[in-house]
Amino acid sequence: MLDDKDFIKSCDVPGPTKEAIRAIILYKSEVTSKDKVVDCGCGTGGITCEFSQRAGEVISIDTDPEAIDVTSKNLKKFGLGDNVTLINDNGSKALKNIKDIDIAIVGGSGRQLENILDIINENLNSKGRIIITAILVDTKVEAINKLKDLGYNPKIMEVNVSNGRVLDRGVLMISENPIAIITAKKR
Ligand SMILES: C[S@@+](CC[C@H](N)C(=O)[O-])C[C@H]1O[C@@H](n2cnc3c(N)ncnc32)[C@H](O)[C@@H]1O
Repeated sequence: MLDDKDFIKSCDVPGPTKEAIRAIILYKSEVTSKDKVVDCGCGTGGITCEFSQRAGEVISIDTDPEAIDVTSKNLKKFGLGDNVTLINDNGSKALKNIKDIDIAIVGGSGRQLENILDIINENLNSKGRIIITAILVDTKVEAINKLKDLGYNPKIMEVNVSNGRVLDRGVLMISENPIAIITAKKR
């Protein structure tokens, strides 16, 4: 796993998704070296960099050109990126052209989650997996309801991680923001 502190960050681009969350996403995705992965809302590239090391192909999309730039810089910093295509566009547009997807990760959707999930559902192959990360309660509910409407059996895991900082007089636990990881498989 890559270390959170090693990522290049930007005050205008959210991320990276924290290491413990990336680890759960990787585990849940059941990624193999043959998989085609899309990362919709790649932000700083936290998810993109991890999947670049493990998947066959990664296509990363973000509406924000600065996010694409930071993701590109992080891939370069970690010596990755040969199998990554970066697209500066809205996921609702770019995803239409990406067929036969094995793993679709949605880390940002900008109020277009339902539309994006419709397109992913259309282009996901028969063994495909969908993973959505959500901080807002509303996004969690929207994701679950939409996946149910599309015929999936979604699972949701709310993750609360605290990391210890070792001080002279003891260990201080510092909590990260809770985040939901919503997963679904084609069936
Ligand atoms: C929370 S960040 C993702 C963090 C990322 N997983 C990481 O590890 O750095 C969400 C990103 O989604 C992008 N975004 C929001 N709506 C989008 C959409 N409709 N299509 C593509 N990207 C979108 C935002 O610009 C932002 O960079």
